[in-house]
Amino acid sequence: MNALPIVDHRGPGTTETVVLSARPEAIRLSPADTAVVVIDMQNAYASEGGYVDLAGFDIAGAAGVIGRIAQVLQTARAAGMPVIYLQNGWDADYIEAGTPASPNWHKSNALKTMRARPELAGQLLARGGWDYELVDALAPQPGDIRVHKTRYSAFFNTQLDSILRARGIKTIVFVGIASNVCVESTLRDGFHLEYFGVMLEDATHHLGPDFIQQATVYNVEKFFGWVSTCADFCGAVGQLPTKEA
Ligand SMILES: C/C(=C/NC(N)=O)C(=O)O
Repeated sequence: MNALPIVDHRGPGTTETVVLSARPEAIRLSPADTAVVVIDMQNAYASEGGYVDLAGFDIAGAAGVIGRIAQVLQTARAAGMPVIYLQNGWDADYIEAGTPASPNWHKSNALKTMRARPELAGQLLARGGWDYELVDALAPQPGDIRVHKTRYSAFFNTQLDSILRARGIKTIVFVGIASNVCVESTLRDGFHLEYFGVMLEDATHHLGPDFIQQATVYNVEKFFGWVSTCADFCGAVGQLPTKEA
């Protein structure tokens, strides 16, 4: 009798797992079903002279976050975990931003800043411009995936859900800016789509007063997912066998 091939949808590395210290409970991770999602680490959100800096938010914490995210991504790639970058913004003509019929037109601080300062028109969060680009220190590596988004949640009107499901991903490790806007929006939507969301709190930065970061951490820990740190992630995932690039 011919031996028929076995369909195995779980992919390589399924049996390799580590336990990540997290709050409110530790969580088991496998590179076979975990991805790191990097939210909007663009000049707009993390560089001096970028959109949120020009809009008056404090981005002093961004530099440290960039360095810690770089370590997380290096560790994830070595373990064979997919790395998915989100980039927030719109086309150069701002068609995707919407008209006054969209709440985005009224609430987006990038659009408001450009309306208040016409000399910035066309510069903030426009695809093709410096503001939209990822910060140099976090340049994507071969095999990483980039996804464009036009609203705060990375699941809304994007391919993210398909990309994750096509790889059998169940757990998403979140890093990026801003904790209380696009990170939290995406983690919440992920929860409703049955993803396990883990936020690395020191690889995120908030927009607004410090209590805002605490509020997001509280929400994630209590209601929507798990909270861990870069050191715990790198310590745990760094124990996994290194995959070929
Ligand atoms: C306020 C804001 C946040 N974005 C983010 N990446 O969290 C924006 O895009 O205007």
